[in-house]
Amino acid sequence: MGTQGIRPLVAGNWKMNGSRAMAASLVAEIRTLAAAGPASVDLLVCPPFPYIPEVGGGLAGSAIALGGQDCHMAAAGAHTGDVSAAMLADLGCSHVILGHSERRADHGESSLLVAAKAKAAIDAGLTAIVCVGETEAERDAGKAENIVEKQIIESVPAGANSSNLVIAYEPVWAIGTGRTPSVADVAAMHRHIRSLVADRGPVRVLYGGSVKPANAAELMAVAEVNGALVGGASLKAADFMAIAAGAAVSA
Ligand SMILES: O=C[C@H](O)COP(=O)(O)O
Repeated sequence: MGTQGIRPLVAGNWKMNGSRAMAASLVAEIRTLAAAGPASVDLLVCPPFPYIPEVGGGLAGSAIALGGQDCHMAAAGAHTGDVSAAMLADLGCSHVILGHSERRADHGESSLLVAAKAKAAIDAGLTAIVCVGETEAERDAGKAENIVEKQIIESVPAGANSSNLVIAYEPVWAIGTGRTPSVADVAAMHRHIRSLVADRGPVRVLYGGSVKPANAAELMAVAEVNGALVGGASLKAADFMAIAAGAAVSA
């Protein structure tokens, strides 16, 4: 069973996908399905920056939360192309994904930068979803827990706690590949992460990496898994809500 007392969160990371029209129809569909969906699971959608207002409008009056996929560490200033945490909050976002492995790889983001971004997010009133996870080579070398431990220690800022922090464990080799770790490996890593953030209160620890309707119930039932960060499957409303239903089973 999932961790007692922690309400699951199922978050959709749309990454750099879609169009304005697609975002509008996807959010409308999610909203319709969510009305008949599980009440025991919190839902979050994280569209690309330009579509946040469109999606926010579509979510108005619903319990589904809105989030960004990144923010800058500074509150404002001369940072061409960047977006501040306060701007996300201004658009109605409550969450922001930080330190996703695609940003760590594509933009060379270090854990120390992620911590600075997380601090900025928390200062702006957002919940920071800090992503961690090992590469395949690191797992094969038996270093997965050490790598994730270092990422957590360096990426989680002082002042973060269960009211403003979510951890997402996403093995890099499981993202978009259709491969997932064994249930035993997910359980071991989540137990380790839980021990690392124990002094921050009952922090949600999500699993991400090829979560689909077919494997959601099994993954969400693992001890210490408090929901999912979903990429590809979050672009189909029916799949996203089927994953939420899987998380509800273990809630
Ligand atoms: O943020 C989401 C993850 O990167 C997982 O992506 P995926 O579900 O497409 O494997």
